[in-house]
Amino acid sequence: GVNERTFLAIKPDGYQRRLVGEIIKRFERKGFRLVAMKLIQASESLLKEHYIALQDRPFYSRLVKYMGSGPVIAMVWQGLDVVKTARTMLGETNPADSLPGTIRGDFCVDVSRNVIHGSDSRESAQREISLWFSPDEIVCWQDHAESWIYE
Ligand SMILES: Nc1ncnc2c1ncn2[C@@H]1O[C@H](COP(=O)(O)OP(=O)(O)OP(=O)(O)O)[C@@H](O)[C@H]1O
Repeated sequence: GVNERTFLAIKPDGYQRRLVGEIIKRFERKGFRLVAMKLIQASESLLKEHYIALQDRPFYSRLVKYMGSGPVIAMVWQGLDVVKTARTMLGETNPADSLPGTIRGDFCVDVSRNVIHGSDSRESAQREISLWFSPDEIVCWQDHAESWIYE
């Protein structure tokens, strides 16, 4: 429904490359709403937990190190089918497979420097939101544009 939520994180490369405004702009213009956001240098323990499903992959420790190497913008976005639509807007995991018009298709070339993370399912979104945010950090606000975005 329209209250679906996803977790997005602009990775340290996206932050260093000044892509924060560009990325937020895309989700705002789409019509999704931002309900939580923070600038955070993530701890190793948080990142290991975040990427627990990849712990047996050869790139796992490099991934955790890269994600902790600088500030990350952690966000929760809300809207109709936001989990799936955000993944479409991100592009494929490997930027080489991402179409122009997607974030990864437009702004990066290397799978291990792919600018942004997005939850891959509603279940992952719930897990990741509660991992990165406490409930009081999620802001419930009245959306005055809602009747112009949804019938
Ligand atoms: N072969 C690889 N080499 C280096 N890093 C990789 C590789 N495959 C994936 N990664 C990194 O691990 C992250 C998580 O991989 P996963 O397979 O879960 O892709 P994803 O769900 O598209 O990415 P994310 O979880 O960041 O949105 C990727 O975004 C990328 O940064």
